[in-house]
Amino acid sequence: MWKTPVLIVNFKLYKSGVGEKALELARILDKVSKERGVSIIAAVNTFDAYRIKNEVKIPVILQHADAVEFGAHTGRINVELAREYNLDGLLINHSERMLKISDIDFLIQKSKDLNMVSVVCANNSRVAGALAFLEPDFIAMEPPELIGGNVSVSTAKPEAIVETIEAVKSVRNIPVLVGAGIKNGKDVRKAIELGAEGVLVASGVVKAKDPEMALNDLIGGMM
Ligand SMILES: O=C(CO)COP(=O)(O)O
Repeated sequence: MWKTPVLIVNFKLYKSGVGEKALELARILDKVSKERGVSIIAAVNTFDAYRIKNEVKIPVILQHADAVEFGAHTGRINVELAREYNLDGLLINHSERMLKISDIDFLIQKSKDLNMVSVVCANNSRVAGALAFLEPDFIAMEPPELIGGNVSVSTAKPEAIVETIEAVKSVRNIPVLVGAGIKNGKDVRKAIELGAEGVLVASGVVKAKDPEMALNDLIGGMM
């Protein structure tokens, strides 16, 4: 398991987060993680995952996997395959890739069986509390309406962070991450002060003019 606080960078399908650019960005994450001694995790698309995994030391996770075993499934990817390519874990149920509860359960259990880290996303505190019963390694709460914007979850919805932590911890002691609109160290610090054990960031790093500078600013809020 990763040392907290953690910073997960979700590359999504941004043009600046795929192909050569993804590799370049992953190398920056790797460098900053080493320099600053903090856990940075790259959540990358399936095409780029294998190559990136072979080029960096930081954990590399998939943004999604399907709840299927090996077999007759067209256009799908499963957890076993991610394991075979040495990936470290999975984002599960991101609000841009929501799943039904039985699939979320399948993916968490499969990750456990294969020693991979599961980060399950929730769109609000109630869902986060419910997902705690499935015992993922991390729960990440991201209000969908704030994703990709310039107002962070820590600024717009501090109460949602507190409620999420309460809801999750009343079920099980699972670390809670938060994300959406996080752009700088101040946003991160506030989230951590409210009890979050890390953050998820996408556009603030992937679309930044200078991703290294953006990362160093974000990490300032974790220290
Ligand atoms: O969805 C997110 C991370 O998974 C957050 O996205 P933004 O950082 O762009 O708001």
